[in-house]
Amino acid sequence: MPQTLSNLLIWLNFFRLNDYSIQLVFFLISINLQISVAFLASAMFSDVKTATVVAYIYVFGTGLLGIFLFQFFLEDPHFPRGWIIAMELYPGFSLYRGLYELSQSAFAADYRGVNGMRWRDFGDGMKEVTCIMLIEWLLLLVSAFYIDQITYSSKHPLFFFLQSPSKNKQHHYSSNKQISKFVVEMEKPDVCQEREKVEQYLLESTGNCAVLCNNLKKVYSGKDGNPQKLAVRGLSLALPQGECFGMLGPNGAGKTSFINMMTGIIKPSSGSAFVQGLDILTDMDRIYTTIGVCPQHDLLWDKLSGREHLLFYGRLKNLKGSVLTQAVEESLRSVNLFHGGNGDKQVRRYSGGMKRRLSVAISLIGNPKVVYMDEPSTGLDPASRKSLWDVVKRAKRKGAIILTTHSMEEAEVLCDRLGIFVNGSLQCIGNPKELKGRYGGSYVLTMTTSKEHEQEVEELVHRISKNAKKIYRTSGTQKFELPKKETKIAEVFQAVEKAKKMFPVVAWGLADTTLEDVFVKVAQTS
Ligand SMILES: Nc1ncnc2c1ncn2[C@@H]1O[C@H](COP(=O)(O)OP(=O)(O)OP(=O)(O)O)[C@@H](O)[C@H]1O
Repeated sequence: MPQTLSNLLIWLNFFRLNDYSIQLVFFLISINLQISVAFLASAMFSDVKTATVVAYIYVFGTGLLGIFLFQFFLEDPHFPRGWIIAMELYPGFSLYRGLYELSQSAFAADYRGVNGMRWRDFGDGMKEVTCIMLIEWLLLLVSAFYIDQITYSSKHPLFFFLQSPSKNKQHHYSSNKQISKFVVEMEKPDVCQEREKVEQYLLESTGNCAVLCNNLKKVYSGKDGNPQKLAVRGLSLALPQGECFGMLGPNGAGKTSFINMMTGIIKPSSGSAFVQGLDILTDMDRIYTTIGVCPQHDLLWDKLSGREHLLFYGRLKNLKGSVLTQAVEESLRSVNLFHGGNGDKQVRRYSGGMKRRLSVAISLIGNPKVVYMDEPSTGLDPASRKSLWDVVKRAKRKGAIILTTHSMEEAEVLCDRLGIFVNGSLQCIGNPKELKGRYGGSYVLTMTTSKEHEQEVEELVHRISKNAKKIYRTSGTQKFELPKKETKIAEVFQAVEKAKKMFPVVAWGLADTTLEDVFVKVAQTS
């Protein structure tokens, strides 16, 4: 006698005596009905834990009600048939009814030593319940699709009667003009200029921007007594094709909220945005075919290998056959996951850095026109970071990139333009050189001497530049900001040489403003 669990199940009379094809049809319809129910129910949940709890209650509750209630009604000849049919409209009870009929047949067959249910004696109860499940499966599938379209894709409730606006809407931004003539808060000239550029694109309707955001806002409603949170306060941004835009900002500035709005994960509270001329509010389905996303936290399946992930996402991007295979190989090579069989290892065996590199490769497969990368190099060692930068540089030639990062070095190496985002709004925008010129009009002189010579160093610095400002001092080490307008580098060198003759100088250095200085300044003054 076979002892494995599957064999024991197979040898159950229920499975053994009833016709296999009847069981196949019944379970196939039933499983598909349950999947349709799950699709439909998913529209009602936003939290996985709640959905899991409700699903358990549904399964166990139905089982208990089936045994202790529904079965009594089935076996009671006086119970109205109409009520039984009404109860079978509930998918849990229709499954129970089918199982009940099959088990009754198997039980009787075993008792009499004959075959169980066959197509020729497919009883009324079984016919009734199979028809109900079949019709319900199709109806629920259509309903789930409809609800998904009007809730997640924000389509009009009568979208199937209306002509699809998306075909006409490409590059016609004026149909959705929410041009902000009144900007309540005082904005910096560069941010204002960007807003005007966006408004111009919207008016002209001829914009050829990869990404265009007009006064985009996100307000999270307050929960559990917390006040509502204005995460993005009216962002206007025009990103041309082929540009890499870096979004810098302290933690909680609203960078991820912006990316989540642009990728359809959350809905904007107001404002509009277009990706390749397609509206994020109405054309997200089409936008998905042209964008790539590397989210802040890796969304990978532990059981799949890197190659399988890339094959999956490549297919979603409509790649097929040899083109797909080649794209996957190239992707694996580009992020250093090809050699040593790493591409074929399950993702659960990957290190954090390997997962990150795979997420970047996924975002770039299929040559998307716009790529969003939320802190792509987090957790990478310096060598991997450098090779990732090469990948991003190559990707820049094929499409626009929006990248958030906390690494100023990364921003400087990769980005054509940068925006510093603080407390939900853009504080400055421009290329790294411009920003350093605008916000860092000073040199930083650092000098280390013994403590008793600090005063002399200070006097020396003020002789080079009257308006020099001490920004840091600790046990002999002092840091001064010297306005560039009144500082000659040659004079600094001469002064240091003079100082060295008067007292011992342990170390000194003169540096130009770094992007980090700009970031700190903008973040502090906003
Ligand atoms: N679902 C949410 N509900 C309420 N508030 C939220 C929600 N998500 C984000 N926030 C708040 O919105 C603000 C912006 O968050 P966001 O994650 O966009 O910032 P970030 O710039 O990406 O930060 P980091 O650099 O740390 O990733 C934060 O104050 C955050 O607490």
